[in-house]
Amino acid sequence: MSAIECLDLCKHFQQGDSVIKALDHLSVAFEQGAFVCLSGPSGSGKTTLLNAIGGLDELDSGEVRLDGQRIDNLSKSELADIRLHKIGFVFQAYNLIPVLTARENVEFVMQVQGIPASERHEKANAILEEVGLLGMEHRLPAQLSGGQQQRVAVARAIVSKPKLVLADEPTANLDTRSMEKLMEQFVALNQNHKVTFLIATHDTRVMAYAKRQIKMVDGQIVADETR
Ligand SMILES: Nc1ncnc2c1ncn2[C@@H]1O[C@H](COP(=O)(O)OP(=O)(O)OP(=O)(O)O)[C@@H](O)[C@H]1O
Repeated sequence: MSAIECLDLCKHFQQGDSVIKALDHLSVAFEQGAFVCLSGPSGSGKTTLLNAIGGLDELDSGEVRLDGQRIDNLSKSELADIRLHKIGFVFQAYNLIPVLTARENVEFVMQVQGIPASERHEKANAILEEVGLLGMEHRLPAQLSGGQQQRVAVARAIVSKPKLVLADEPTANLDTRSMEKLMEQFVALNQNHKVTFLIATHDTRVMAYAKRQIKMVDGQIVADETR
């Protein structure tokens, strides 16, 4: 059994008179501990695929299974529970909460998970130090640069060591050194804790880290290479 199984996924969008096939009968499976980059031209369906796997968007047809459990037909609250406990998101749309400090943003998910305050503080401080934000934990997002905000978002996604991290253009705002640090963290989590990473990216620097590279065009997989 694969950790993630996608079977014959279809997702269409109506745009004016035309129908866009964001996912066109796409099937793919990922093992636990996979480290995958999704590439492909803008509009090829990368984000739509991550959304489907993360239970963020309804499909027209097809099945998504996480650890053998079908998730595409679950209720909103069942999906929220799976997201909370199994998946870390590094998505632009999941941006930081502006009224919370960097540390509070990182602690937010742990708070919802019911982790006690002292443990939350300890874990949040440790992960903020790891992503190079020590001393900035009391700043609000608006007081941080784009790249620093991105690192807070990454810290929040990985602090609870989810089984799966879904990342959509995680290095979009990062200079080379910050990109390398981020990818090294991803690789360490992947190697030491067998966290699965699915990363949609246009960044060839990021693709160099992938163990498996999938290329999408028009909602289909056109290349799938494992190194
Ligand atoms: N909510 C929506 N309404 C209408 N069309 C949509 C919607 N979401 C996605 N699409 C369309 O579906 C197609 C796939 O979009 P998607 O965002 O998955 O592509 P992508 O490969 O992630 O692109 P990018 O690299 O630019 O992020 C695109 O043509 C997009 O315009």
